[in-house]
Amino acid sequence: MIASSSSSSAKAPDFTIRVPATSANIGPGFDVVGLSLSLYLTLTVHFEDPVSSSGPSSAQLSSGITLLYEGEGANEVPLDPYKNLTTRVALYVLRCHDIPSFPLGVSIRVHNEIPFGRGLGSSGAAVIAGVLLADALGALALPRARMLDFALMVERHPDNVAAALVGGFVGSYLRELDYAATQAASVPLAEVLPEYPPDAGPDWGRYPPVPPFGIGHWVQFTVSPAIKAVAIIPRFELSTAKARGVLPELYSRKDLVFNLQRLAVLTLALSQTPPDPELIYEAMKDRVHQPYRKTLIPGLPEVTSSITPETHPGLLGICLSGAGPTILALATGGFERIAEDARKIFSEKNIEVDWKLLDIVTDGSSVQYTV
Ligand SMILES: Nc1ncnc2c1ncn2[C@@H]1O[C@H](COP(=O)(O)OP(=O)(O)OP(=O)(O)O)[C@@H](O)[C@H]1O
Ligand SMILES: N[C@@H](CCO)C(=O)O
Repeated sequence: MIASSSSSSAKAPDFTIRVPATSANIGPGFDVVGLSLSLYLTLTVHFEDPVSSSGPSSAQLSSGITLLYEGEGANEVPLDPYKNLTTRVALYVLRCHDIPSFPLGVSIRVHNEIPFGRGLGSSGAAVIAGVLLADALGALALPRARMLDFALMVERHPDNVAAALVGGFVGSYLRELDYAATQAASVPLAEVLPEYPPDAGPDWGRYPPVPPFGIGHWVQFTVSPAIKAVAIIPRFELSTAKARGVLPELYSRKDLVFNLQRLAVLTLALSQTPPDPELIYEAMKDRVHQPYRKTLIPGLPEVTSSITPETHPGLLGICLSGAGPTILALATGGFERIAEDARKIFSEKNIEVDWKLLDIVTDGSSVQYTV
């Protein structure tokens, strides 16, 4: 594949990157588990004819890439490749492999179905798309574990990115790193993803912070095919940074054990067919993040406590999706009633919601070439 703007005359094949949305935590698994869902971030990457790329537009002159974007976030996402999260991540990964810039004459059409800042893993998907983009543009042939290392230098918690990369119901941990590796993995985000000035000096991009090897590890659990996901999505954004800012540094042993007990049960309970609502409802309760985030999401405790398997047949369990504000209900039926009753509770708090019935997808991210 093309890795620099030089004189290659063969046109590289176009390709499409597809990354699923994810719901992290699933109640007790804060920063540990994620589920991939059937909403997608799709990048269609097209290489201009080599003849036409000899006369690029001014945007191409500075970056080599033209970015077109439609769908969720279109009115707020930066189209400058040096500011856009996906292309910044791609450039970071390329720089770590001694490729200082994008190839010339590349256009990327982005179609995004994942709403921003709602707890459905939009940033994790953008980061994984960036890693896959660099891998393809630079012909890097990175193993998936190495891709995760790069994603973790940006996203820092593994639940969304691991599930977006490999797909399904995924459990992950960060390896305990030695001092040097900890320092390497803890560089400020601004150094990993500087807002590259196109006219930067000769040293620009020469010393990117390369991730240590094997930061993140994952396993894929089985999920019963009977289970669907109802995403109840409030019409406001809540940044993950803000939703992490309200969490305490320390927890009581009682709350820790409460979550560990439930997470252990949940990982197997979701695989059983038919799924057991009584077991799953209890196993999706949490004392580590949801109680603290209720101040940012009016209606959260009411929705999770008043929609139960007894009141709503078909419901299995209900929790905050990621950092919120979306509510995730896992269910085998009764989808509309679950969503509409959640809508009523939110509307009493003056919050409008949209809802979507989603599949749990097992495929993870993909790159497909056009032949
Ligand atoms: N497709 C995208 N392209 C560029 N930037 C994106 C894209 N998707 C998300 N982002 C950036 O990520 C931000 C949202 O990230 P944030 O971590 O706050 O929420 P989230 O990932 O949607 O939710 P959660 O992490 O709780 O699942 C957006 O405001 C935007 O800056
Ligand atoms: N585990 C993360 C997911 C959101 O990125 C959190 O809840 O903050």
